[in-house]
Amino acid sequence: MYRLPYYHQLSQRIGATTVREKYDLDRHDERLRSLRLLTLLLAIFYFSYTLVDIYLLPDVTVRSLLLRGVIMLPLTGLLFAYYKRPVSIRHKELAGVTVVSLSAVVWCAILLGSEDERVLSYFYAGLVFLMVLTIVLTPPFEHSLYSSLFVFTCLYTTIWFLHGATSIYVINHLTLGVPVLVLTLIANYRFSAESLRLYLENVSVEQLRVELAARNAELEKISHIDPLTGLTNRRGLTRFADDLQQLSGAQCCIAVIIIDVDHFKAFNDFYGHAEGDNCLRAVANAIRAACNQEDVVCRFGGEEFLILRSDHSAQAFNALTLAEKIRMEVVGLGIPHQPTQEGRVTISVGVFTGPINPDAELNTFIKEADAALYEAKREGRNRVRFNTHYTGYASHLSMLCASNSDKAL
Ligand SMILES: Nc1nc2c(ncn2[C@@H]2O[C@H](COP(=O)(O)OP(=O)(O)OP(=O)(O)O)[C@@H](O)[C@H]2O)c(=O)[nH]1
Repeated sequence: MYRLPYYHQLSQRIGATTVREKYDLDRHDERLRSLRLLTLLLAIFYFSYTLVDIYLLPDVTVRSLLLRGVIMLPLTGLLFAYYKRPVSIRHKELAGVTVVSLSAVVWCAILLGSEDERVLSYFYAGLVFLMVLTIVLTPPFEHSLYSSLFVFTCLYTTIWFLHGATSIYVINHLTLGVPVLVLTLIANYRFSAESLRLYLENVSVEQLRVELAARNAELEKISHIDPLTGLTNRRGLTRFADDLQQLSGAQCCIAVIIIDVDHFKAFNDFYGHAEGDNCLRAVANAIRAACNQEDVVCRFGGEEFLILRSDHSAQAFNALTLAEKIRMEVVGLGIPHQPTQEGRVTISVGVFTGPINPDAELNTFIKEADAALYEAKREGRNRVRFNTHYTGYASHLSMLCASNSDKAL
């Protein structure tokens, strides 16, 4: 069966709901606002036309006052009350067109009571009801169609009973009435279809925007993650570097721990690149497992990892304990490394701790940790070396490092 494009679109689905339901729901408030305003305006017009009735057709004064006052006034009050109910906007619009249609019936009943010859020219005003039901209230097309056909029938039934009406008068009236009916219905259809088209365009733009935002977030996440180990990459680390200054004051100190796999070139040469990748993954997992949730664990370079701590647990002693724990865990992995004296994979670790101040710069801290790492390598690898701005700790920490590296294997 052929369906007008407007209805075809309305019956399509967006997710779990039809376009019609979503359209009614999303545009409820906006449509209700204009419906209320227009109803108020139309009520003012309708009731002030009592004066026109009295002026043009004095013989219907009582009838007009009675019918408008007793029937239409309470109906209008009820209509405004209905607008407040939690029902679909489509029902409220239907209530609106129903009351307007009834007001047309009441108007016809008033004019039927007149024997004044001016009633014939006044009856042309009945076409205003058709305009209201189509292009003024602009309800959904189906409401507009049925209500204006009803009012049209009502007008042209009444017309035969008007005082002094002839067939020529009726034909004259129709020459205006029919085009008004057809053209205003066309205008209503175009308006309804265009409003729906604009709405659907907005919905798809909004959907695209949400999709794009999700993809951007995904890309942003991916661009900060090292694909081999799943750790934060160097780019991700810069984000934390940017936040570092904001931490000054709130958090007392920072620890930077740099970890480097010993003789990794030899490992690669001996076992192959794929085994080298597996080794890096295993070391990365051991590092991540030893750290807190709050620690930033980053793959800093090829076989280099970096841990950033920026809270109370970043104090020198804690940082050094963590570094030592990681070194032991990696040794404990027991990954064979034949070309080396130790026969298994080991790491060297450089630790730096210092206070965070407003001029803090991550690169400076990294350089300090790197210097400690260089010391660890120089002194024979598989050990932890530290660098701190807390001079009071220095001797105690030196002893700790020294004793731990003795227990290395
Ligand atoms: N398998 C694998 N190897 C990598 C990756 N990234 C870097 N490498 C290798 O890591 C090795 C690093 O070698 P070097 O910088 O000479 O360091 P090293 O051999 O560990 O020596 P020391 O650090 O002095 O103990 C190079 O052979 C790189 O090719 C990677 O993603 N996978």
